[in-house]
Amino acid sequence: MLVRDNKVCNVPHWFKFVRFGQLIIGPPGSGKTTYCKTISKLLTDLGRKVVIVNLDPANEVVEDLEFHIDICELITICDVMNHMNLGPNGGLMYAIEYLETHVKWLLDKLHFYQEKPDSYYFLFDCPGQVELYMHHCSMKNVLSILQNKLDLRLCCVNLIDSHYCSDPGKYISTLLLSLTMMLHLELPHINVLSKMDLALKHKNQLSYGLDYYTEVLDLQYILEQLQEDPVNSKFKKLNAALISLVEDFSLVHFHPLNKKDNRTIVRVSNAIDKANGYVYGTNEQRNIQAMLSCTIGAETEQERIGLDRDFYA
Ligand SMILES: Nc1nc2c(ncn2[C@@H]2O[C@H](COP(=O)(O)OP(=O)(O)OP(=O)(O)O)[C@@H](O)[C@H]2O)c(=O)[nH]1
Repeated sequence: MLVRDNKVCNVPHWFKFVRFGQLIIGPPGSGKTTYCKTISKLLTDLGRKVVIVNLDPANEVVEDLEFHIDICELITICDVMNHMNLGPNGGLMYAIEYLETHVKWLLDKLHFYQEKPDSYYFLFDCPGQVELYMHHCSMKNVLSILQNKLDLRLCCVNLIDSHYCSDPGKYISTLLLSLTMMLHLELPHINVLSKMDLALKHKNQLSYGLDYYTEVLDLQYILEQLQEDPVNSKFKKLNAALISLVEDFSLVHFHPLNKKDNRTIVRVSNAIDKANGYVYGTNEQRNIQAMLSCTIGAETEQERIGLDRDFYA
């Protein structure tokens, strides 16, 4: 049943001043810019006014994607590398530290949209260097300034290439990477396994069904697989400790995403709306069941994983 929010529940008056958005992160090549393009089209079709903010100083001009705010107007990776004599990685870290010290530039650009009567939805396309989200503090500091000064409710969307599922060692490292990012950034967080179409195509390279990898089921199986490798078998205790760390936190699981399958994109988008609280707002029509599922978890397995569970499992 579709209903207008304000007829279903009382939304506090201050809610209309809150802005929402997504912070799109993930290792290089995981599909961040492609996701940004796809999700912005979906959200625009839903009637949201999307503002795309490029925070990657190495991003080149992307076909069919217009950045409304672009860090390259402040600093580019080429300038840093040429003037500071740094490599691409060091250059990127420098650029984000530069953004932190010149955060007013970003605040002013975002204020332009905040001051308009329309409610905008922000998508931040971020650099792929994972150190920025694991231990380096500049990005975290920039985000905390944005949240405090602009009342921006962000959800972090961490894209991981599903190709990593084909190797037990790589899979464990993506779990640790995702967990570390969740703990470091302290934001509502959605992990996404991208390029699911490719994982399906090479399904025979996977030891278990795709739902094993998305749901992060019993990791003892992965440990056993690691033992089969003569190099990894030497590190059994270390691997067991790493696996139990992921299991003890029990925070990491993934949403499947295939850029060509709209249903996966809609499911990721719904999960994000629940995570950052957008689902409680008054901006568009929404489904009462989706709202209830945020508060009391009233969501069936079928709704959560989707009708085509067998397709992605
Ligand atoms: N088959 C398939 N390819 C995808 C999918 N999503 C992204 N790609 C491809 O993956 C490649 C990398 O995608 P990008 O969006 O540039 O990845 P990125 O994370 O922004 O890359 P960097 O900016 O270099 O960090 C491109 O060739 C995309 O077309 C998907 O769902 N399926």
